[in-house]
Amino acid sequence: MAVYTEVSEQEARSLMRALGLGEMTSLKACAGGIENTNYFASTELSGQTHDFVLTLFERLTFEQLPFYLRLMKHLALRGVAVPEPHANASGELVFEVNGKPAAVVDKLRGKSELNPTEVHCAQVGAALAHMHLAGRDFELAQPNLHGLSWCNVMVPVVLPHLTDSQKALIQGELAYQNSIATRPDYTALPRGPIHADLFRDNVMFDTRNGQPHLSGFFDFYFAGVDTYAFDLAVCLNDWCIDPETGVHHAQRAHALIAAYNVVRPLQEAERALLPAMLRAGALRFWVSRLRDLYLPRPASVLQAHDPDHFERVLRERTRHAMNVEQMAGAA
Ligand SMILES: Nc1ncnc2c1ncn2[C@@H]1O[C@H](COP(=O)(O)OP(=O)(O)O)[C@@H](O)[C@H]1O
Ligand SMILES: N[C@@H](CCOP(=O)(O)O)C(=O)O
Repeated sequence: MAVYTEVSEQEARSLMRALGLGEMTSLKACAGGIENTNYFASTELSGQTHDFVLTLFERLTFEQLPFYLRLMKHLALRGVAVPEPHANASGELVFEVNGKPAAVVDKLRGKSELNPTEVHCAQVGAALAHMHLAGRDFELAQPNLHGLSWCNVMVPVVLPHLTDSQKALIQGELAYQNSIATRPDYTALPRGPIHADLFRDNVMFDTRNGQPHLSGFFDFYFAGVDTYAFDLAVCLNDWCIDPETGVHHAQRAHALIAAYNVVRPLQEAERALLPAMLRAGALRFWVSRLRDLYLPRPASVLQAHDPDHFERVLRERTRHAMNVEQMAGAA
């Protein structure tokens, strides 16, 4: 369970009252997650129960948070299935709890699907495309803080912990991504606010008419302005990969890309650069997992994700540089 900062019932109750969300009836520390402290809080308001998530941000600052929370609000108000953040009487979305910035958002129904089928992947592709379209008129801009510049800073930090073979892979990939970043076709790619971490554990599904139904996606705290193709690649690297081997899953990729394409048709340059973005996504998460493993922060309990997985994904993505058609089977 990732609880870095304890919150008392009294503190949570006062916050819920201040936000006009009713009288708190339960508060539970939330298992899962590695980045922030999360609690589930239920309240009663006008005889009805409401469920919220109280997040204390362990890494992000008061200055950085309005971008994420206002983006979530912006998307929620445009019908994208994301948790809506709640404001106080002054319209603020970020509060102070135990010296940490904090926010309260709606709790999504359902649970995450760790063994997705094509049905789940198609809904994720469509939801991501809806988010990209709905985010186009979002007024704030912040770069992806875990993009290539960050990789350039972090790779030298994790390098001393790697084997010679890993060093060669990570440095070679960084050089490749730096060369891609200077290309005119890359700089012209469509971009806007992206989720940048839309993994299986950040999407909830419930059941409607006996079928899986995406109830929403959350954890926007890696969001930033970057290319839509990178966001798509991050998804494909998680939803359409065998978790044991890192091997690409063509049917699921076809479902995800096809559904994305229906909502927001991919441009030719996005299709052409998707293989490079798949490598960029694998590099980014390999680096962050290496950092979490070798430079951990103090926590009550910490579950670091396995960096070797993304090393395998990166090796697979460099070995088999498929174009979109090959990637998606018969797309
Ligand atoms: N809005 C939400 N609705 C429902 N569950 C949520 C929501 N936000 C977080 N959770 C739950 O909390 C867990 C940890 O959240 P996450 O944002 O992944 O944490 P971290 O940022 O610490 O990695 C998730 O796996 C999920 O079960
Ligand atoms: N999705 C990332 C880790 C980010 O953690 P999250 O719990 O906030 O999604 C990874 O798998 O490395």
